Amino acid sequence: MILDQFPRHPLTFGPSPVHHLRRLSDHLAAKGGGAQVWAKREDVSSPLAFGGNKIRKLEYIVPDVLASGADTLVSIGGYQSNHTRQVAAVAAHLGLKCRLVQEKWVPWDDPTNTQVGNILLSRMMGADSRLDPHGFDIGIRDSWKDAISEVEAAGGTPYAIPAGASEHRLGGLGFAAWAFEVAEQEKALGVTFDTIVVCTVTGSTHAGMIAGFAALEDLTGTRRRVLGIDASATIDKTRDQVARIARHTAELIELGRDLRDDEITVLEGWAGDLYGIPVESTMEAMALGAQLEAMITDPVYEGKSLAGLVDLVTEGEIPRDSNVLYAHLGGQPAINAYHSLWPAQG
Ligand SMILES: Cc1ncc(COP(=O)(O)O)c(CNC2(C(=O)O)CC2)c1O
Repeated sequence: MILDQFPRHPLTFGPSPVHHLRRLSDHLAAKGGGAQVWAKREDVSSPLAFGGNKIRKLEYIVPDVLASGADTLVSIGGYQSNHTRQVAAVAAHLGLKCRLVQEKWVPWDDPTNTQVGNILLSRMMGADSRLDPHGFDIGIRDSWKDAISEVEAAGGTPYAIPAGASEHRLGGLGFAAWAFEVAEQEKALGVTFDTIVVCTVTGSTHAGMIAGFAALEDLTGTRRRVLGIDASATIDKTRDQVARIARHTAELIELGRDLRDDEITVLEGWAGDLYGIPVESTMEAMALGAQLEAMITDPVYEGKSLAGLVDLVTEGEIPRDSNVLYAHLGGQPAINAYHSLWPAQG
């Protein structure tokens, strides 16, 4: 397989687990649904600091880091970025230094927002995490470029990892490989997933899946829908970024054809008005996952993608005879900064 030509530095325990969400499936069936819902859990697949989707991407970036001779990983995210925490974890794993730019991507004025959760973990792992007042944007940021220059000026050798590791030439490979992992797990489980639901923000998780499942379709004839649920609330920019990264990744894995428009689907309706701020559907979905399956999702990312899955299933956009695979990409550490959403009773 073409992907085997790309070196991978293992950072997980092995394939991320897949399990049936029976109680959630039954609950949604009673609400007009019928599809069987399963989850594939990137949040419990790595020994590195609570894992998540970026670990999967970094498996294909680390060989390039090591070949470059860099001594410092430099990346960027919001105050409660799961991505920067995972970069800090990989730096610790590799014995490298880590410089993180943490921008004010979310107008969430709880003072714990810069004290707990992901940013706390990054500090514990020795990252040089610097707060920056700039707001949210999934694109390339001057604050990140400045950090790279500062590391160089101080005599370091930086390795630049953009937000979410998405605008990195190898950023889509991890989830292209994820698609092939799913196909293997289907054989063992005796189930075929016709629909995958995934949270989309900087885009290379979703984009990699698009490329990987397109290659699988050409190899096996099995067509699967990958539905990205936007959580950026900047849908046009995210759609463009997903399409660009998907096409680039398809070229890398030598798909040999253009992606069809219907293979690139980013849905809006659950992001709310602002990235990082939960809405009613987010709160309801987090409650369903937690109370029916003890599956914890977060108010920034997975709560929004799970909300999308709930509506798509109960409204029949995902047919009753479907088997749906929910990609759980992590995100739980940030919940601590959102503790006020669950006030103590009484
Ligand atoms: C838990 C979780 N779920 C989904 C996503 C979206 O993934 P993509 O950025 O690859 O689209 C993130 C990303 N998080 C970013 C971060 O800085 O943490 C890159 C935005 C995520 O952390």
